[in-house]
Amino acid sequence: MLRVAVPNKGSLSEAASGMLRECGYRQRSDHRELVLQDPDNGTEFFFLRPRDIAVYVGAGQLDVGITGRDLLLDSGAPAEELLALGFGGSTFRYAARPGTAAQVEDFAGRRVATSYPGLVAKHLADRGVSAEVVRLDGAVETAVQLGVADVIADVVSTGTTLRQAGLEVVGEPILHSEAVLVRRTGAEPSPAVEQLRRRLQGVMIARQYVLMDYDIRAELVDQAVQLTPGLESPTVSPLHDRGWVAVRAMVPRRDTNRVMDELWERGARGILVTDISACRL
Ligand SMILES: Nc1ncnc2c1ncn2[C@@H]1O[C@H](COP(=O)(O)OP(=O)(O)OP(=O)(O)O)[C@@H](O)[C@H]1O
Ligand SMILES: O=P(O)(O)OC[C@H]1O[C@H](OP(=O)(O)OP(=O)(O)O)[C@H](O)[C@@H]1O
Ligand SMILES: [Mg+2]
Repeated sequence: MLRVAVPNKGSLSEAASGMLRECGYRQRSDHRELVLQDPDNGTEFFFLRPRDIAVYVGAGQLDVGITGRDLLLDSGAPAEELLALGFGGSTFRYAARPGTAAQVEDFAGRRVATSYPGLVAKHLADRGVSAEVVRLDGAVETAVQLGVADVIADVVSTGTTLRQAGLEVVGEPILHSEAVLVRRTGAEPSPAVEQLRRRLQGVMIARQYVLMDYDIRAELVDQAVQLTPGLESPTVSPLHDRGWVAVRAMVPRRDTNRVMDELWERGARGILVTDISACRL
């Protein structure tokens, strides 16, 4: 039985369960359920705090889990990224009152509040900056106003929380984070884990790409397929009308309308776009 950890609440929870559902797994309907069997897929799901997931996986109690890259690194657990999942994106950054610090080196001798002490202590140590790390559970933006810290290090998504607290970012992001599938460092690859990884990758590709079909005069096809090279090579099929061919290729979803406009200008007609609901490549 494959044992998988899934965030039980917080920013990553719904998107993680939604993605697993798209992969054909059972997911809970009641938020209080903490363990769920999916016998059809030989899988058992454990709904845990996202911060704890790398710890369970690193200790070998669970085979894989979904958590944030920032939480994985902060945990210091012997777990590693198997696949980035394309949701739950954020940056992790330092912030301070305007004019009080311009770069990380300015934090020397100051207090840095964070709920990611492992990540921050390592980042400061790697740069040879000696600062005091103050561990808080959340809402760290308020720590400067209340005099508990001079600087904070936290997840920044829209930046609204920072602005409202009168803080501004300092230096480059410490980290770009997103949801990731993790396993114990160096764990032997197993067929069950590989199958889950392939399913997740299939859903990601199905989300990122559309299928584009169009007809074009045979002598123009070489130019047209430069716009739609597909992942490997587009399918080109003859049409009954011998002067024309039909082309089918995967196109990045965000490029859909630009590619359609450019294809039209190069003489393509009958351009159709279809969602991909699942794939294995
Ligand atoms: N806007 C956001 N706010 C907070 N976390 C976010 C955001 N966007 C993505 N994330 C990611 O979600 C994860 C944090 O999850 P979560 O919010 O559940 O943790 P938490 O703040 O410790 O828990 P909670 O706020 O529920 O007590 C991190 O990997 C973080 O990068
Ligand atoms: O840049 P923004 O879009 O404003 O988002 C970032 C904020 O969201 C998170 O807080 P959360 O709501 O999870 O509360 P917490 O601090 O108690 O974890 C994070 O810790 C920041 O405070
Ligand atoms: Mg939070």
